[in-house]
Amino acid sequence: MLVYLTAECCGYPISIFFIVVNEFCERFSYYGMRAVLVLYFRYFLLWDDDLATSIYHAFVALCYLTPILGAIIADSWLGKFKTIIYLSIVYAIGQVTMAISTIHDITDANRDGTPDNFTFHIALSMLGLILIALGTGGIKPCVAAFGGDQFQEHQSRQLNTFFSVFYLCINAGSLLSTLITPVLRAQECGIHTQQQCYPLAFGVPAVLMVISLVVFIAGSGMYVKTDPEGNIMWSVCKCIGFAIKNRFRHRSSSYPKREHWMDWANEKYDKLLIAQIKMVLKVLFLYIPLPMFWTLFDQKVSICHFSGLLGGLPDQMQTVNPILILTLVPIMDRLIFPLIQKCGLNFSPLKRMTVGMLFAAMAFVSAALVQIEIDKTLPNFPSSSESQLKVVNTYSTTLNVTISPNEHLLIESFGVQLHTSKHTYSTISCMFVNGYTADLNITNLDSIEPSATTNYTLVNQGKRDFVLRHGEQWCEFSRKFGFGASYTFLIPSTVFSDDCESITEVEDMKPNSVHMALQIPQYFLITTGEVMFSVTGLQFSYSQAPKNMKSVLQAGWLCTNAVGNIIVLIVAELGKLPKQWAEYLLFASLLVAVSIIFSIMAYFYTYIDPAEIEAQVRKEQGLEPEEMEKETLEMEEKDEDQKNEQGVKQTKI
Ligand SMILES: C[C@H](N)C(=O)N1CCC[C@H]1C(=O)O
Repeated sequence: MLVYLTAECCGYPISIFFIVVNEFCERFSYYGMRAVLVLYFRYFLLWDDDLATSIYHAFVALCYLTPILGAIIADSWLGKFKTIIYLSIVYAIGQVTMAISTIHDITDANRDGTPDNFTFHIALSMLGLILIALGTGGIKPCVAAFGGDQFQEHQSRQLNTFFSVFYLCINAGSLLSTLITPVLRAQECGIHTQQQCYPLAFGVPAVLMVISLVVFIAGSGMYVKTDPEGNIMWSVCKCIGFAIKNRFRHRSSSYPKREHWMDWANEKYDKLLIAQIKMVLKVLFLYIPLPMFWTLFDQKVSICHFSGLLGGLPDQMQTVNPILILTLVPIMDRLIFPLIQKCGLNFSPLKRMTVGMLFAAMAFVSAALVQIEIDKTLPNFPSSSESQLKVVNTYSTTLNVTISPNEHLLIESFGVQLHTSKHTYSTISCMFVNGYTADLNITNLDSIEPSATTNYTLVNQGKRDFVLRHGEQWCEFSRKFGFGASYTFLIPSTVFSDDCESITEVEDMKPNSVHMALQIPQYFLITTGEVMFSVTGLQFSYSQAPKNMKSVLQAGWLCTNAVGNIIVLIVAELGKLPKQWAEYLLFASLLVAVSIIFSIMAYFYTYIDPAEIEAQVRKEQGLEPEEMEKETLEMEEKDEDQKNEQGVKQTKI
């Protein structure tokens, strides 16, 4: 048996330091890139909102599916250490490819500031994203499990703390990168023309990934490295296949029943392997309902209301979640959980996860209540059988307009009338209406011809100044904008003679009067849910996995996240309910239903100590650990030989 003597600091193996720093840099790289990804799709590749969001979610789903591949490579072939190194290299190459794909000058032959060959940029960025997904997903189950492997048996308390610290590092990386990369993107850079600096916003995460790799390699001498025990995943598949086949062959009631269907592999496979497969399958079965949590988590409740109210860059709004994680993880670990324990309550991991799901459901109920309040402040939008018509009178006196046989609108000079009708009219909407007799230039807008209108232009909340120009003439005016409001400005022909005084402001949509504080509970609830669910899930997946399948079970845990993202994609395709609050309530109800199912499954789950079970099986077989490993390999070889000699083998009971 191998005994490692590891250097310790305050009861923790020193090697852990390299692993958590590596995780911090890797998550900085991943979340930093993700923070600007949709913006890159929308404003660089000029994709529409639907396509950009779909590709984004597909990418996230892929990032959480590839852990299966990483886990198989690690547990069956290379071991965790080498897998992390090789896949980190793939990851770094992906980040660099992605950064290169955002350099507009590469294909901007006519130097107009926009790329001329979009196919090139799309192909390169997709290649980059696939490599990133392969890298980030591939190393993720290995890094967490490799971290856990550094602890000795007597360090079980430290092991639990490690997973919390690991989660803190994930979120510290996420927080910093989501603050920094949007600022980098907002800079201007370029060789021929100055554009939004996507190469910097994607380049810095690429550098962080290289640093992450260097830090990991730097700790090389201190790690506990366990080599894979042969091709374990292949053995697992063969063992499961044999158990199913054997059960089917002996389906007659004359054969005695066995305790577990995997026991039908007893004739041919090692008892230890069967025991290990049982442990893994039991946990994977428990994970079936869990994707629903991630479906809600990834919907990011009412992020848009928040972004406007806080006045930050929209892509920086993703920082609210990691900030709360950094606050809540220590509070939960040091205060809430010990307090619950002191009260004599058994708040076991699976109970925590169930409560975590209920918190997420409450977040959505809270979002629904806020949405109902917001809806009260919104104008009545036309239903599917209605349309809205806006008529602007730029004539000097009141006008009487007849729209359909019997409907009349009276519109004052320079007034606007919004009219909802049961018939189909085209909607006319505008931000500025030019009633001046010649072209006008308005700050940040293209020039408007006489009697023409601009499209609605997004402006930041607060006081904004506008300058109107025509040749040598100009005047200035300012207005205060409330979040969520929309306005139309009517510019009369006298605009320059009265120094912009006569510009009329029409409020098409009232500013959002729902107080920002109402949005806080939903963020708080969903993040509390995440701490109980996700941090516990990470620890649980490690503690319940047999020694040789730690990465596999981590990958199974991460897959719940992938499936959650796939459900988000499907829901987006299926369409939305007419009322946003109803959709939030539907999701909340689904999660409550799922948590009830999960709590029933959890009730029947018995917590195990894999090391103890493994030792017990070995004892039953009267084998020392090394002999055991030798026997497993011998059985593998025997199995292969038999297959070659006989083809199908007849089993005896
Ligand atoms: C940023 C999140 N708070 C978070 O830490 N995660 C979301 C998915 C799992 C986890 C991560 O590993 O990134």
